[in-house]
This record gives sequence, C-alpha cells and structure tokens, in this order.
Amino acid sequence: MDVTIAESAVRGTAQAPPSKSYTHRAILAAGYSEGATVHDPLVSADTKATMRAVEAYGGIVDRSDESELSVTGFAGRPETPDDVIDCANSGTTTRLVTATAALQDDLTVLTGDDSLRSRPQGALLDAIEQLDGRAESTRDNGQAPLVVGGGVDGGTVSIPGDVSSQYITALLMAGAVTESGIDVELTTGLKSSPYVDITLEVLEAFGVTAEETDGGYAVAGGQSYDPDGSAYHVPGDFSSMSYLLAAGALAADEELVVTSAFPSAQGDSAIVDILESMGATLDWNRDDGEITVERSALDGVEVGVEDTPDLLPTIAALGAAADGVTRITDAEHVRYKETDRVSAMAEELTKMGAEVEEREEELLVYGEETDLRGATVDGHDDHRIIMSLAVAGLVADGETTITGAEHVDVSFPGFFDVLQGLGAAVGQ
Ligand SMILES: O=C(O)C1=C[C@@H](OP(=O)(O)O)[C@@H](O)[C@H](O)C1
Ligand SMILES: C=C(OP(=O)(O)O)C(=O)O
Repeated sequence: MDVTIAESAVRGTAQAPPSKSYTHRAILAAGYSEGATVHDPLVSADTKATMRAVEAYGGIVDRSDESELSVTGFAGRPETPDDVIDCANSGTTTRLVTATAALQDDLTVLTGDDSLRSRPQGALLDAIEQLDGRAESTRDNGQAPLVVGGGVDGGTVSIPGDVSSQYITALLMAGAVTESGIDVELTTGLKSSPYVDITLEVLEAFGVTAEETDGGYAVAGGQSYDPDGSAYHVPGDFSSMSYLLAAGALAADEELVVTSAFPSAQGDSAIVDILESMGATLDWNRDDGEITVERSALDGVEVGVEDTPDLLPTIAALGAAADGVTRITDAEHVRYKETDRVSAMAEELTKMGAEVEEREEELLVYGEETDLRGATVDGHDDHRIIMSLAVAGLVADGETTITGAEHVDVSFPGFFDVLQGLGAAVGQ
C-alpha cells in the first residue's frame, strides 16, 4: 500500500499506543504462568506472533476484548507445538520463544518472513547449546528457520551483548522455570540495555526475581510466574511516541499533546531529552502522562543510540529538518533490525534531498545542506522507516509517497489515521 503525505501542519491530542516491548513480555509471562490478564495490550502484527507462540505451547489467549487479553498459561511446562511457529516480522518473538522452545524435550521449528529470516540468532543458539539443549539453524547460517529443543534445565552461558539484548531477555524469562536457573555472563558490553530493565520490571510484576550481576545477569530456577493481583497493565510506547513528538516539533501550528506518556523503564523516553537538546519547546507532565510540544526551530544534535536503537530513524528525520549537523553514533546494532536502518534512512532521506553520510557505526545528516522535497520513497517493509519518512514528509516541499506503508501494523496499527486526525495531509 502506498501512502502520500503532503507538507502540512499538525495539532491536537493523540494517545500513544501501548508498548510493544512490555506487551510481548506480559503475554509470554502470562503464558509461563497459570494464567493472567494483560490490560491495555498492544494488539499488532508483532504481538500477535507472541500470542500465537503462547498458544502453540498450550496456552490460550482470549482476544475477544482487545483492551484486555485473558491468557490461560502453560504454567512453565510448554507442550510440543503441533506446527511450526510463524514469528512473522518479530525479532522479539523469535528470540524470546527460542528460549521457551529450549525448555521442551521435543523440537520446535521457528520461522518468519524474509526480514526475520535474515536476522542474527547465532549467539542465542550457541547459548542454548552451552546449556546442553539442541539449537540449529536449518541453513546453518545462524538465521531462522530454527530447530530448538532438548529440555534445558539451567546452567551458565557466555554470550555477547552487542548484537541483541533480546537474547538476554529470552534466557532470563525461560531460566526462571528451569530447575537450576541461568547465569548469563556477557563477553562484551551490553547494547540496548534498557530493554533488559524492562524485562526485569515485568518479571518482578509476575513475582519472578532476576538480577544484574558483576558480569551479566542471573535468574534462579524453580520460580513460578504469578502476577500480583493476576492482572498486568501495559504502559504507553515511547518509540511510537517519538514519531508523534517529532511531528509536533517540526509541524505543529498549535500545541500537540501526546497522552499515555507515563515514566517506565523504556530507554526510548530519551526522545524527550533529545528533542529538548535540539531546541524543541516541550513539556512532560509525568504525573498526568502528557507531553506537550510546539513547533520549534531545531538544531542538529550529536546523540549515541547504544541504548536506544529504535530512535535512529526518528532522529535522522529530525536531523534532516534541523539546522546544522546531526550525528548519530554507536549505531552498528541498528543494522540488525527489520532492515539495515542506518543504510535505509541514508538512502531514503537522500531521495528527499537530504545530505547524509553513512559510516560503519554512524549516520550523519547535514541539515544546513538539506532542502527536503517530496519524493517517492521505499518504506523497506520496516515500520520505523515508514513512520520516520512520514514525519519528514510533513515538512518536505510537495508530496511524499511511501511504499509498503501497511507495515506500520507491526508496532503502530492506525498510525496514518492518527496522523490524519492531527491534521496532516495524508492520502491512504
Ligand atoms: O526487547 C525488546 O523489546 C527490544 C529490544 C531491542 O532490540 P535489540 O536488543 O535487538 O537491540 C529493540 O530494538 C526492539 O525493538 C525491541
Ligand atoms: C527491532 C524491532 O523489533 P523486533 O526486534 O522485535 O523485530 C523494532 O520494533 O524496531
């Protein structure tokens, strides 16, 4: 599906969608439990993949009320799936469920779409083998399809932390229901570490204890998932908010207010500081969960995305509309996402007239050399690329056409309706 965006102003109030990361974890944690209700979940293409996985292991996810998923769990003992598990486009599902599969004596086959089958899983497979499980890539290239099983009952693993923090999350979530628990020793520094903080927060809410250690993380075995009060509430998603806030900072003709913005462990709430350091007029009322932003003249910024890889496309789009240089550093792991987002943003912003320089670990956007103009751009079948290009389209001269725009359903179903509701000239 192509979507067009013409240069236009935005204003008004938009509610942030629920957090994808918290929803994945809450659904799987509910699966590991006897049962739990997940309130305000994100129901999107990616989180549906996690629901399918919980059902494949013998859980039931009642979706009749999308504001409240009632999950009957498999109580720490996953059944043998009847079929392969289709993780679609979701890296989180693939990684987290790979560790669930390792608990089973029998084998699970996990696969997904073209993008998913090109993403790195090797270090997680290796970790499962260190735990005497069976974990193979059918093509022997460290990528899905994966075949995983072997009845892992705990132990110690060494694993790099610079490819994906989701490996750590996966091992901690599964480790709690093993016999002896799992000690994770990191062989490199950890990238995307706030996502492990999210995991620890959700585990705690489900009555599971895991902790950071000197060299990594550890979870004791023999624990039961048991949510406090049998219900879990998902907070708003700051990665999704980043597009709305960026739209406001670039194109609001009156205030733009984003609601459901309560503080949580999400590293991507850094978008607030990043916008402020670019010169945006912004106010975050943490008690009311409201962020108000006004159109502001933005300056370039230097920002490391070690902890916040999903913000790179948003920052790049902001940089293209700002004055001066925007330098996004520590970005190597951003190349392992749904697409290589460093390259994808460089390629597509260039089509819109931006001066961009791609380095191995960095993306530089020369705002002062840039005159954004509408163009036909490729969304790379990647939700974050699509939403960031839409934001750039609001301030580009003329009309921007984004191809494959339906993929926003991975994390922000209805994104273009929300943008249109704020006054943007969107053609769907
Ligand atoms: O655990 C999670 O929910 C996520 C972790 C991050 O991935 P990496 O840890 O692979 O960087 C992030 O990019 C992804 O969107 C969601
Ligand atoms: C990288 C992302 O998610 P995942 O790893 O779950 O595919 C994302 O949402 O940007």
